[in-house]
Amino acid sequence: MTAGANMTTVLSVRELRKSFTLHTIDGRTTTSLRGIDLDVTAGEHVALAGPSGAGKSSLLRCIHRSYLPDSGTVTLTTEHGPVELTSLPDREMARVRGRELGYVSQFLTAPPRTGPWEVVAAAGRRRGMSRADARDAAAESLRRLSLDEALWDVDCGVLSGGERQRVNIAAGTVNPPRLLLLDEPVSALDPVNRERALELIASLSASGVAVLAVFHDLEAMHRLASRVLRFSDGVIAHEGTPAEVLGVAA
Ligand SMILES: Nc1ncnc2c1ncn2[C@@H]1O[C@H](COP(=O)(O)OP(=O)(O)OP(=O)(O)O)[C@@H](O)[C@H]1O
Repeated sequence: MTAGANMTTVLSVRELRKSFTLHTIDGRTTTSLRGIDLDVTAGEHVALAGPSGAGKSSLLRCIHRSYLPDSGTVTLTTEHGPVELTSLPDREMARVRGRELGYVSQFLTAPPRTGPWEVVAAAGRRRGMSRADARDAAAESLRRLSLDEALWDVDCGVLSGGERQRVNIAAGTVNPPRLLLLDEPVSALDPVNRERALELIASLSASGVAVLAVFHDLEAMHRLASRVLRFSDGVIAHEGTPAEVLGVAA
């Protein structure tokens, strides 16, 4: 990828607002995003920091449209040009999610009776790979994350938390999408597997993948992020390099 291509804006968020009405508590309203503006370019890794409840996951979910924002826009550059996601028809949104927008949370959601190899290969296929290439790429990815080969065909439901997270990371990164959203993707991993997963995530930047990530782990943010946004009560309160926003690494 050329330096020029690396400056391509992949994601553009404008004036994004989200609140929730708590119907079971007197219809009370809670606000999680109060007008977020954000641009992410190809190859950038932007980390979202800030205290619990500040709005980090809400932003990822609004971009992925698992939450529909109250107002504002989310524009993703796709193979067909810029697409505004908040007003996209559901069928188109499903296509964009499959091909261009990855979301890795702490939890794996896999269809029943489906094994890791199939889950990861299906993600590769949705991103345009042939069946054979997707199987090969999935195997490589699972191997890179050291998932025991004996587990590749077992129902994902029987995997441990750390094994599921590795399947989730493999599915999110195989034939990687243009924009990858990560919400505490390594929280259940032991140090050795965490290291492998972070190396894999770090390698995405060189292929031009834009990453927007939440890690409750200062070391990971220092190591991976090109930029850190500190959230506070639904706004971006501070933005800069990891050292500027988080302080100097220990
Ligand atoms: N589905 C929901 N229904 C009601 N309120 C919600 C919902 N999702 C988020 N919120 C509220 O929005 C606010 C922001 O939550 P969010 O999960 O975005 O915070 P966060 O910064 O990701 O926190 P954490 O670091 O603890 O994951 C919180 O007050 C939370 O209670």
